[in-house]
Amino acid sequence: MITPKEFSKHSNKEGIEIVDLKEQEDSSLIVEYQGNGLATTDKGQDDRIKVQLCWDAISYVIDNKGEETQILKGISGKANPGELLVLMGSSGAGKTTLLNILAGRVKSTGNAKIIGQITANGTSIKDIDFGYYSAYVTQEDILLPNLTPRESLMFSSRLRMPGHYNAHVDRVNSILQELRLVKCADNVIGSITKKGLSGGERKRVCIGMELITDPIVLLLDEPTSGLDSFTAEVVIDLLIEQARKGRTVMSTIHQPSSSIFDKFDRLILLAEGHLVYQGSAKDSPQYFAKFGFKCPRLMNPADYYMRLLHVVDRKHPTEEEHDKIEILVSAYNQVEPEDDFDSSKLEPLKHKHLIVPTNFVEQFLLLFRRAWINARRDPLAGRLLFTEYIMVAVLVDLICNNLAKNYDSASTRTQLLFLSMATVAFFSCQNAAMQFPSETPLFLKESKQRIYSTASYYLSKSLADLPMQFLPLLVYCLMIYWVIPFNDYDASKFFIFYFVLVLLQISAIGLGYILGCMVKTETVALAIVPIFMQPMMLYSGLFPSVNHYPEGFFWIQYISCMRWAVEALCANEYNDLGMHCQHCTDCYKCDPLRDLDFTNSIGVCVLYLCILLVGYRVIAYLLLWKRAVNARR
Ligand SMILES: Nc1ncnc2c1ncn2[C@@H]1O[C@H](COP(=O)(O)OP(=O)(O)OP(=O)(O)O)[C@@H](O)[C@H]1O
Repeated sequence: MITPKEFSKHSNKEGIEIVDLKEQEDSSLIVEYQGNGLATTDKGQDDRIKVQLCWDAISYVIDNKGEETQILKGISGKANPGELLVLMGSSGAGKTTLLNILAGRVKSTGNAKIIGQITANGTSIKDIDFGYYSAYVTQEDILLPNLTPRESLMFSSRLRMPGHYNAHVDRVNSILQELRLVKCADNVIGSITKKGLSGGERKRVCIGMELITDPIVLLLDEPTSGLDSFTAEVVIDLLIEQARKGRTVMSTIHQPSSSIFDKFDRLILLAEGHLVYQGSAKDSPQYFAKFGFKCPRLMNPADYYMRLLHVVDRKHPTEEEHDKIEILVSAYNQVEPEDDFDSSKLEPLKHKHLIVPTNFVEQFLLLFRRAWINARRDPLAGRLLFTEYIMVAVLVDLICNNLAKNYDSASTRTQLLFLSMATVAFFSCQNAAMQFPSETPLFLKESKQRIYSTASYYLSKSLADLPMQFLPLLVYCLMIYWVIPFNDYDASKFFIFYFVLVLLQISAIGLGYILGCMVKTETVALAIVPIFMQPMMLYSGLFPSVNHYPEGFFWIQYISCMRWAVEALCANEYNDLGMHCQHCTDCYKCDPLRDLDFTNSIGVCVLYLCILLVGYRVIAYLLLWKRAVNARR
């Protein structure tokens, strides 16, 4: 395994200046380079540092419209290096809240207050950048589903750590080996909807993503939830291995089997925000037995504690539940705090900032490659989109083909142009809106870790998503254009037709990004797309009835990419087509554009489309940036 020291060795040769990025604005997350060298974290010097994390009288109070709720009630404790400390308690006891506070993921805000002190080797974590020393593995598996474990770890390593390419390869290989992921290293990770790695393998990849930076403190929120007991035991063994390397490992665990429980070094039990036990997991049954709560001989102590500490209605506990918790809390308050760890040899932690080892261009290139691989393997962007377009094209071709070139067929022609436009707008917007919610958790997590800037992420994603969209659209256009046929088989007009639809597609993807940024789940994204698209469609210029609607809504046509696309398509179609009505074969007055009240040239419509395209993208960027800023707070 390449140790941080070796990374440091590579870097020191290059003589790199490290730039403190913490205080810089999001858009300027750039490390300055000296020569062609690499940035360094100089973490190697801390190779043998061990951290004891202590927290004293932690309370967490939420003010909900004047009603105060105390979620954590004066909790003190410590996590020692070399040990696996497990946090247990009934649902809603405050385990995740405590872990999040210790990780610095929850901060005091206007309506939430954290009281108490947290120190690492005696230094308040407020005085150091604790993220430099620690890593947090969330309960949800935050991974890109279309990447393999090797690719995920490699991108994580290259974005977060300095070093030569080969050093990253060695480090990733060593982590894959350590986490026993070699066999599945090159299989696609997958998701709930796409079969890939098993739950245990996915969780190990998540742990690997955090181990890449070689953190000294590893915090995990329910790493075994959703796993069968054997797989859960594999994950716990792995955490114990990490702890034995000198790391401080603390994890919440929901329902451990008895063989898993036997492996815990230390245990913290919470009940209704109170601390009711802290100490050796092995000694815990004897402790509770002293107060009359004896775990039956053949019962798993973890199950017994869950039942013991469970409160049915947390707002209105029964008298029995209330008394039971009170006995346990006051009993624990009498216990002398354990002092079995010699903390005198622990070095005080130095104030070090998380640094970004890549500059904007490197971030962009790495993120573009990552997004491109993810998009290329995404069934939504690939096969499904192709299938959608081909099915619509076949249907249109079957119903309408060989349209006559005369004024009487103009309304059908216009409707077909409208249908082409609406198909592209809907498919593009929907796909983009649905992609964002599944990808934003990783973006927000990495934003929190200040790995890259929002601008580099957004730019890379925007560009990587496009090529996968252009090709299905080209096939769709080719399939309908020549069969209908539009524009009297004019090839040059075909390119304008395709170009307008490409602009519409890019605009609609931007609109999809806006909607995707506003929601958290794919289902909601799917539901809100029509809410935004339908008014835009209504004001696309093809429905004269809108002239009778209240004037207050007319502005919608100016923000509707569909309106300008359809006008450009109609102008492209009817300019110079020389249509005649059946009644006046020689007259050129029958003008569908005049009937539709379309007076703008293709150029003007394209200009409007371009303005909207940029506008949508800027709004989506601002929304994403706001989310990143909030995540960092
Ligand atoms: N920001 C918040 N606003 C309101 N209530 C909150 C907030 N954060 C946590 N809570 C409440 O605090 C309680 C403890 O939440 P927490 O997630 O820490 O529980 P937990 O012990 O991890 O439960 P579980 O095992 O079910 O995940 C819950 O009732 C939760 O609803």
